[in-house]
Amino acid sequence: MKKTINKIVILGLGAIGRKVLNTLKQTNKDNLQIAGFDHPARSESLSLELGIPTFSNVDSMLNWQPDLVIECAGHQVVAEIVPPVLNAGVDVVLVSVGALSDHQLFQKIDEATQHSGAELVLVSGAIGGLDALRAARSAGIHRVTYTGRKPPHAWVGTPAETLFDLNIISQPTEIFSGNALESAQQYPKNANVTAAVAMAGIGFEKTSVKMIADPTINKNVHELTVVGEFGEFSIRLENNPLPENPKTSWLAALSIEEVVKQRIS
Ligand SMILES: NC(=O)C1=CN([C@@H]2O[C@H](COP(=O)(O)OP(=O)(O)OC[C@H]3O[C@@H](n4cnc5c(N)ncnc54)[C@H](OP(=O)(O)O)[C@@H]3O)[C@@H](O)[C@H]2O)C=CC1
Ligand SMILES: O=C([O-])CC(=O)C(=O)O
Repeated sequence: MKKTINKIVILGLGAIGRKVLNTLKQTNKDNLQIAGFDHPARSESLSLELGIPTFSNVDSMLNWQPDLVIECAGHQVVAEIVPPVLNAGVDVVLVSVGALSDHQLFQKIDEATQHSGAELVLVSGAIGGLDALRAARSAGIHRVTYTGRKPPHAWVGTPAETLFDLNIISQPTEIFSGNALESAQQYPKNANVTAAVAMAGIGFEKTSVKMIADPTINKNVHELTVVGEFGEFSIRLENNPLPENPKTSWLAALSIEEVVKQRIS
């Protein structure tokens, strides 16, 4: 039976969180109440700025009795806040899916959903083609390769910064080559898509990943090639980044909005 959703908390009021908040405010659903969650130091000012109640502590958030929590805050929040939310029986929509590359956390979250019956919904985020990848799986998949390209400034604050001078890169430069386990863990703000691909396909270790700092583009480009018994497919997305965060594609926010709109309609 479909659950009634009247109260939603958005975890993380950054680029994605604000975008999702604005869209949800414009839905015409009666009685919809939205609250936010961010760091204690700015929770109050965010409440005034955005015109919503905000929390910075899990117990007060759960006392508000949300029907749905939308995570758009990052891996640390998935590790620390999502398990108690699920344990309390509250459904979670998760965009920082790369956090699930941590096997212990994956198990903890799995146990929480089984214990409470709460649902964890993983969104497709900035990538597409996951339905085809999942469908192809049962016939056998030979190879999954992902290549991600972003402009150099989108790699600021990542390990790429210690390997290259991102300010002077003048041609497309490979900053990472490895598997999806390594990419998801080393690039928690840029490689959640590789975890989504891994979980829909042949797993973290077998999914090949390349990431490129590309000064010739102003979009976040994701290319996925899958070869298997079914045949093969390639998909390429050229995503516009969100103005507030060049690392993040607008499509990631849209994928959350689509899932949430379906659940509240
Ligand atoms: N699946 C996908 O395709 C994609 C997934 N993502 C995921 O979504 C996340 C959010 O993206 P985006 O909105 O662009 O990122 P932003 O950095 O713009 O926003 C994240 C917000 O969450 C806050 N936050 C972080 N940790 C905590 C915490 N422990 N408690 C309270 N608030 C916290 C941040 O504050 P502060 O920065 O000050 O810590 C910030 O306000 C990314 O980190 C990434 O994991 C992003 C893009 C695509
Ligand atoms: O938004 C994107 O293009 C991809 C991204 O940051 C991620 O997967 O973490």
